[in-house]
This record gives sequence, structure tokens and C-alpha cells, in this order.
Amino acid sequence: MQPPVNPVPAATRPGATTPPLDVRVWSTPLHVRFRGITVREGVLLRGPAGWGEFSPFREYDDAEALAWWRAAREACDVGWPAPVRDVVPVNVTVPAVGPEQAAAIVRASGGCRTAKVKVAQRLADGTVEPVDVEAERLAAVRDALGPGGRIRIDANGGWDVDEAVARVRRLDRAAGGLEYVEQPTADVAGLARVRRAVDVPVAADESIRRAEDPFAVVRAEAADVVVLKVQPLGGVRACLELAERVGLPVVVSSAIESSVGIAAGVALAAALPELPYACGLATTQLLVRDVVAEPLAPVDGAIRVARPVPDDEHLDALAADDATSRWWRERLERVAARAVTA
Ligand SMILES: O=C(O)CCC(=O)c1ccccc1C(=O)O
Ligand SMILES: [Mg+2]
Repeated sequence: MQPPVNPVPAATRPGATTPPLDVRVWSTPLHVRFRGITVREGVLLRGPAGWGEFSPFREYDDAEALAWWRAAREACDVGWPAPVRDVVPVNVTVPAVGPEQAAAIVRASGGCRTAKVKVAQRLADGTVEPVDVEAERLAAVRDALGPGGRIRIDANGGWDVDEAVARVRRLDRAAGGLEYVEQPTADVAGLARVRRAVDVPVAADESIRRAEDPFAVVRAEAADVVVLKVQPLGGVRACLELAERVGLPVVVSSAIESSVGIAAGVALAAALPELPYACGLATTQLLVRDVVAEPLAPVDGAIRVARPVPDDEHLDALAADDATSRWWRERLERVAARAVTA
């Protein structure tokens, strides 16, 4: 009898892994604070198929970091499926900054025709940024993009249903039309209620990548679009499979990785059968330094499908201090050990 066909390449199966050929810990400041962080750091691993990135956020536990490790090993051990396109249109990512800075970020974006603007930002005193401040940011972004550009907003689950409905209507006017609102509420039931109440399409992000059951969004008819991120979802192949099963349009987005991690997102976007929306992969622009000479950044609003190779000069320039390096190497070892038994 034939053995069953395992769709996961042998080298990415737990227990079938060999030690990486090279491990480098990197760290760089961000130009502006993003989701509460001012420094981004992680590990690059080299394997027979090239470099992979392991950079779960600091506060994630080892169980949640396991998917990020699988994505890194896929990159190192087997690489990615063949692309069906050679450029990926992307959005510029606009953090919760003032209107002048927001406009400047759009103008310096490398020709992006879509902007994703952060809203529902929690302030230091625990309150949420006033809607007037968000409206001004959106008006400035519209002004910088012109009437033909597209604007989407991301609330990162920061609103309740009533607040989301009121703010989305208001911000839709301020922006001169919104393409969609990403994760207006934290829970799937809330997404579904917002979706029924407003004309603006709803995208699910955290409800896919941090959910026990990503298909709850589909069953509840809670979203028009799903956001997929390669590291938190366990690799390019895992995302392609998820996209097929979800059956909704996909926006590939980053986790603010170096160009090595962004290349995995670009590979996913390039391999998807359909790509109707710009992807959230233009985030090397948020990093002060990158691990390659030519970062994966947009030209004419699109990123070329490529796999840039880090060099010693850049890796040395981004090398983390001893304590940070030790912390990441220990985390990597713990998560890799977990993969063998998971
Ligand atoms: O989608 C983008 O434009 C950039 C990526 C992004 O916003 C992001 C980056 C890191 C963590 C969370 C998020 C998010 O989409 O919420
Ligand atoms: Mg998001």
C-alpha cells in the first residue's frame, strides 16, 4: 500500500529539522512608534534554501512563537512555491501620527496608491484617540494621495460595536471614501455586527492570525477580506492553504520584518491565484536600518518579487547587544525544542 501523501515538505515537519547553518540576531530602531514599540528585533536563520526570519514580538509566549519558527524553517529548508506574478502592489502604512507627518509619509512612500492608516490608537492615559484627530489624519492622507488613491483604516480591535459604527461612518466621510476597515472590534461577533451596519467592507486580521479557529470569521460572515501574515500563520504554504479554504480575497501583510521576512510575504502575495488588493508589505520604510543593501521597498507603488540576501556588513551593523542576542538565542532554542514534540 502507498504511504499517505504528506502535503508538508519533510524538512518543515517537526523532528525532521537540522540545525541552521548560521544564526544572526538583529535589532534596529523604528522611525516612529508603531503598536507601542520603538525597536524591532529578531533572528535570521540560514539553511540550504536560503535565509529565514524568526521575529515574534517580545510579549508572545513560546506556544504562539512556534508558527513564526515554522515560517522561518520553511524559508531556510525548502523555500517557497513558484510565483504567478513578478510585482506586488502595496499600501503605505501610516502610523498614528499628526496630519503633516502622515502626508509626508504618503509622499515619501515610493509611489503607493493605497494608504493604510492606523486608528483607535490608545493614548498614554488609557483613552482612545479622539475621532477629530483621526479625521484630520485621514483628510491629510487623502490630500497627499489625490482622489484616485485608496484609503483603508486599521483599528486593531480597539473599538466596541457602537463606537466602530459611528467612527467608521465619520471616517469614511473624512477620508473621501474608505476601501475597508480592518479589525474594527476585537471579537468575531462584533465584526459581523459592524459589517451589517456600515457600507464600508470589513477585513479580519487578529481574528485570523491570533484565533484558535480562523474559520469562525467565515461561518459568521464577519468579513469581506482576510489579512494573512506569513510568520504568525506558520509559513507561505500554510497561508496558501488557508486562503484556499477561507475563499475570501486576501491581503498579505507584514509583521514589521526585515527585508528577509518581507520576502516571505512577497512570495505569498506572488503565489496567490488572485490578488485584488494592495498588500501591507511596505514596512521596511519604518525601520531605521535593514539587513540588506537594497531593502524590499516599493517603486511605483509595487514591490518586485525578489529574495534579497543579507551581507556581513549589514548584519554586523544591525548586530544586537549581548543580552538581546542571548535572549533571542534562548527563545529560538526553546521554540525549536517545542517543535519536536508539538
Ligand atoms: O498592513 C500594513 O500596512 C503593515 C503591517 C501592520 O499594520 C501590522 C504590523 C505588525 C503588527 C500588526 C499589524 C497590523 O496589521 O495590525
Ligand atoms: Mg491589522
